[in-house]
Amino acid sequence: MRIAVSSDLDEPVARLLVEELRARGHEVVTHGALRPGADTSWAVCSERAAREVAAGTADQAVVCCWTGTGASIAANKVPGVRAALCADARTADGARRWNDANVLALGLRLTSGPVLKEILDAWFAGEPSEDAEDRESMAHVDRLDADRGAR
Ligand SMILES: O=C(CO)[C@H](O)[C@H](O)COP(=O)(O)O
Repeated sequence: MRIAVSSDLDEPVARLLVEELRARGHEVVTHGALRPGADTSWAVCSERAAREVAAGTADQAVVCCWTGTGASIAANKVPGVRAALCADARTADGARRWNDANVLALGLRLTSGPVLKEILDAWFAGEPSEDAEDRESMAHVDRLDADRGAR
């Protein structure tokens, strides 16, 4: 997949994220502090990565900032983007399964290297659920997007 990655901070875990995505065979497009000379404001670089998903120039995005909150807020302003702030693998699995999340938001402060890998494992293994019990959750996702003209 082609993954847009943004971070306002040039932190070791953000660099590990890029390495890890490449090692998993993804094409990575960087924004913010991960791209020399780019705007490093968390609002700007997160939105730029999210816009790639909305425009279809990236399949998914991972947006990072120190807390993860600003990055997720900025990404979620983009119509068609469903960004989920995940601090653990179970949450990442649920975000894909029940929310059809297309942008993963991470807080650099609390995400260790091992936890990052667990989150990525769950995120990329997860698919929007087809289970009857989960359909209600997916219907809410459709309604959210439809209300914003994104579906
Ligand atoms: O977590 C964040 C936003 O949610 C930022 O990474 C944190 O606030 C640092 O930003 P700045 O360097 O602009 O002060």
